[in-house]
Amino acid sequence: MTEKPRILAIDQGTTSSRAIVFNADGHIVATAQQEFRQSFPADGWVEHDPEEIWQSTSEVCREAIHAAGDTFALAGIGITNQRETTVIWDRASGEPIYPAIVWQDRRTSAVCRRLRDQGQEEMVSERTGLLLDPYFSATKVAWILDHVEDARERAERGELAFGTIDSWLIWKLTDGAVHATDATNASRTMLFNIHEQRWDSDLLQLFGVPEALLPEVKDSAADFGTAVRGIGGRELPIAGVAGDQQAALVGQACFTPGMVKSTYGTGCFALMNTGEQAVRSRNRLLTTVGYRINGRTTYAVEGSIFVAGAAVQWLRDKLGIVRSAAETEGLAAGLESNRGVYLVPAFTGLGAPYWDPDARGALIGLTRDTGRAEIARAALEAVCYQTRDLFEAMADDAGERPAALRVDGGMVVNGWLVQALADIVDVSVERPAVVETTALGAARLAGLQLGLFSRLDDVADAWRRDVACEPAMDPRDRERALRGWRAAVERVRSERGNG
Ligand SMILES: Nc1ncnc2c1ncn2[C@@H]1O[C@H](COP(=O)(O)OP(=O)(O)O)[C@@H](O)[C@H]1O
Ligand SMILES: O=P(O)(O)OC[C@H](O)CO
Repeated sequence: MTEKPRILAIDQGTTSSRAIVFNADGHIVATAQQEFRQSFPADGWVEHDPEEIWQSTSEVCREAIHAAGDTFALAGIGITNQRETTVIWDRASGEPIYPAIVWQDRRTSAVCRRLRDQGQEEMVSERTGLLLDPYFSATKVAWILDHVEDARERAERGELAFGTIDSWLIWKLTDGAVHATDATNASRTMLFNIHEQRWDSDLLQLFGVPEALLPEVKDSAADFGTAVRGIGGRELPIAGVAGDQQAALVGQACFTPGMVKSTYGTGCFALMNTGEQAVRSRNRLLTTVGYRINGRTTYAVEGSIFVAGAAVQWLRDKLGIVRSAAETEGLAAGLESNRGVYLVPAFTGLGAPYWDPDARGALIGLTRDTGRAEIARAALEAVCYQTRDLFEAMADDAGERPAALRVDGGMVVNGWLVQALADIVDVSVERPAVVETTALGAARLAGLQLGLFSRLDDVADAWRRDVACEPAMDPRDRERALRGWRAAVERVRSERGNG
């Protein structure tokens, strides 16, 4: 019997590059991962070396293909990536003119503040669904053009190319033949009009970005050219591309308006499908492209929590109160309540719905009895309270409470956390059998383009649940806990918080 075709999914993340070979049923056949260097050249700056991103990506691709045992059954490639991170390269030599400026980088804060003060945020938000924040690519692109000698002139002459990491990888894989991105990645640049699905000339002018730099914007399931380099001498079509959080929405099969997925890694990103309507959030959530297939755009609202698993890393690496992240589970489960202890992990400010860059973290409610168990539990509970904040914001924007929350990411191996999410958010929480939903989403998009699936419904039918948790907390206890959380958040907020 000939094997059904497989897909190679590339998941190029903030801290590591991964490649996963999936079979047509969405099961993992082989996987490879490599971390790469993070540079922090100045306060608030975060950079990556684009060549290292490419090298690590091509190495994990070759490793995963090798580990899968054969290459003949591979039908194509899906790419998913850390979003917003900005690369500019020379079209002739293929060499980056500056390191990649990472989404976390805050160097353009002052530019954003100035544009906000000039009253530009309403126009930018209305067209892009985003907020005037250094998080997004536009001001990073302008920064590179203004700080690298001759860059602006070369960009205007069409000698340079800009791309988010998907575009950079497509360019490298196709050996410079294709300069393209997909609509989900474009929607994170702050240069893309999400309603008209095109680069917006007013935004290009506002941010000082020449049009000649920009990639072609395609559907998320489309022909992105043929990979001819970096995958061990074979040629494969690149057929699916999406930003990592949108890819997770697809991998979690959240195809109906009101369906929500939440990914718990270093940070947490929750997206709710809003269908063909670009819903403008009343709660300072972002409006973004969920996916674009056959020219039809499905939108989503998105909320981000900057610190989720990172708080657990902090317990381990800075406080030293756990030896491993997994230890938090037993510690939290060993207590009958949080004993009034709250951690607000605003280490880098608070994200949605507060958007308070100057808030800082706090541990509140300590007594002589407080020990490492209370602190570990508070770190896990903080993830739940923040998810509840996002969920309520989404429910308000949608006009009704979503029926369930589909979760994934490195933290959800923690069974206590998954039940606590159900208890505190007060909703059914579902964990899928394949928790690598980001890579799976990229594989599904490629599978659609290559005819492994004919419709999204087929992808939805293939989604399998592993664990479902129902809320089991006494509503009075929940209310008490939420009151404690809100009081703790109030104590850390700065005057500049605008949420
Ligand atoms: N059992 C666990 N309980 C709580 N947190 C965990 C557990 N296992 C891993 N984590 C956290 O999950 C995060 C890793 O998840 P992952 O999805 O790999 O992150 P990313 O893709 O952002 O690098 C880490 O921050 C780690 O602290
Ligand atoms: O690389 P991750 O998984 O931390 O995701 C980063 C996001 O895409 C940033 O918007």
